[in-house]
Amino acid sequence: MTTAHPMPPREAPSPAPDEPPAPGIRPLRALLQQARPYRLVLLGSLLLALAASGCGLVQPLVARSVLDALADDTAVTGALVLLGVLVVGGAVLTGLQSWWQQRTSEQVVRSIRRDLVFRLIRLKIPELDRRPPGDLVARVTSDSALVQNAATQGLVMITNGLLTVVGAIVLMGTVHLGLLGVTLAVLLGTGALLGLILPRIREAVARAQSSVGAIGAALDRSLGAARTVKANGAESRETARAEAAVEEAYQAGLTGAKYVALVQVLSGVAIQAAFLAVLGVGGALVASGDLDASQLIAFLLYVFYLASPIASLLGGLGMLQQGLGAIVRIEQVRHLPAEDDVDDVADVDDMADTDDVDDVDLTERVAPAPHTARSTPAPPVEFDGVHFAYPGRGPALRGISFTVPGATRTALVGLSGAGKTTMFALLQRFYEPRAGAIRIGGQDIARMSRAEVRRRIAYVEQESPVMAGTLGDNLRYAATGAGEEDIAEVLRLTRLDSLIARLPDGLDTEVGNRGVTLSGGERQRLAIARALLRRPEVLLLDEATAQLDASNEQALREAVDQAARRCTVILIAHRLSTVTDAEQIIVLEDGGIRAAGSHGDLVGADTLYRELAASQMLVPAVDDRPPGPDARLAL
Ligand SMILES: Nc1ncnc2c1ncn2[C@@H]1O[C@H](COP(=O)(O)OP(=O)(O)OP(=O)(O)O)[C@@H](O)[C@H]1O
Repeated sequence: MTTAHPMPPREAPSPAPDEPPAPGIRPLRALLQQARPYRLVLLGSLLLALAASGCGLVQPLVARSVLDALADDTAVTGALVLLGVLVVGGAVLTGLQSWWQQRTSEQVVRSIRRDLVFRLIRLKIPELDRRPPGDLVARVTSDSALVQNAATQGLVMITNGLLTVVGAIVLMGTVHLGLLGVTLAVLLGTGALLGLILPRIREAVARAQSSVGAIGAALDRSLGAARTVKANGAESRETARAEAAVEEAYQAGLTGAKYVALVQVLSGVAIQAAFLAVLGVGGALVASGDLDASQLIAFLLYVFYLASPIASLLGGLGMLQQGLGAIVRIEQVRHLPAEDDVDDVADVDDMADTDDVDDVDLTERVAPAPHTARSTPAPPVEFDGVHFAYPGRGPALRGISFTVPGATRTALVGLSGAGKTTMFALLQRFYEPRAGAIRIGGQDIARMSRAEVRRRIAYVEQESPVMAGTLGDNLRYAATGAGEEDIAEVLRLTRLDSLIARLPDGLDTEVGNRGVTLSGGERQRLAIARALLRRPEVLLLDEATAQLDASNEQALREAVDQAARRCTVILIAHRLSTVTDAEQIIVLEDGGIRAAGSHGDLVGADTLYRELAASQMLVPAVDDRPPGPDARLAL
């Protein structure tokens, strides 16, 4: 029975769970961290790239020796063979390096996506409450691809380009220092301009990616409520909403593309300008006899040769900027508070640091508990001075205290918005109370892992969500090891057996997206069957029979009565007829307990309860009392 013992608010045991941490994300560091597990592979890729570049780098020298040999009329065969080997060898090494690098980049994106999927599925409910799923999905699918290229190909291109440019500069210095000075002057002038352009690419990419997220969010909203959209003729409005994000992504993409093109133009111009400058100065030197023609040709070949590593360097820097724009959005998700106690395995942070990424098997982390018969008695459930407020809202629960004895039924009734569903959410640790404690079997749930709390509870939500898949998949969702007999029993109890018998594929029938091929009542019965199959210690039913016809509702009541013999049942009901025989009824109003007792007690003792009962024809209307406001009775 209820113990009306309001308690003074107690300090919450942990910091407010809804406060996002101030992450102070450092994009470059975060990006390098993604590449860290693959450093050896990337080094291999770099060495292959350098070897390929080396083959190219010495070609001008060999070409020069061929020219010198021809001029001196000495043998050229050896030099020609070497040139051939360098050309073919360089091409083979380039191919190998490309495959090696692509493979690594696929591994990087796989690792990022696995990590994000792992975290997103475990995000705390308050985080999920305020983030559109479409935007979160875009981070896994689209942002990860940008980081993939930056963390592998981009880094290799930058390092390779840089080393090759330095190597070429050293070799050019050995040919002629004066001409090297001319070349560097031209290149450094262009480099200064590039320093201004590259950060713009990053900004444009960040803007484009956040618009891609907005497209996902807009579509998620429209497709998730497709029937509402169509029924209200809101197709144009929904299209316009998504199109605005599409346009923004286009504009940002265009800006980024302009800057990338400008970088390419500048790198081309830099090489041409360096070539012309060297040709002019070098030609004058050859004319004055201060330089050999072969020296000038070798130097010019180096200048042309520089085009490739410079393009590689700039391409890599462009990719890096794109990756830096996208990694921020990925890091934002990685810094969101996740439930780290819902699996039997180590902390979620292990995931990002995994070196041997190939060996990570996520299915091991998420294996559901096996279906076993429970022998422990049904535990009592106790709310003890519980206070709670949703972020940015006023109090939703104000000092709730009551006890549900084990193996009994307690009903929560009250006007819409009184806080009934919120109590269920706290009981499953979707949110943490601001003060007070909730106990199951005398144990404070704040001191139990979430996995443990949720293992003991089965919850039938207000909307009875059914997941895409087969009827059987949905039924066994939380009780994978359930036997045929158990399944047959819950199907009979929930009267789903006749539906299954009618369907040609029986339990293998696909239910469609969110169970769209089932009726509302069938979905509700399926959700109840799923909950019963778990054999929970505590069964929470939120308006679980609201969509059932009278005959099915009666059957379900009997099923719940039967379940109550072996588990503690708390049910939320607007239709009081479904709870009149509950051992205890709690009447909630504005987040507080207004009255508690049996149906008989409350009809006599509580005016609100009596009004509710009278409005549902459970008791005669009381004429000598002014009727309550209509809105209060609109349940
Ligand atoms: N995720 C949320 N974020 C912010 N406020 C919320 C959230 N969920 C519910 N609320 C608010 O908290 C209050 C209690 O809601 P709750 O769903 O617990 O009421 P309820 O008694 O179950 O109502 P109903 O009978 O209509 O289902 C309401 O004012 C509601 O608007």
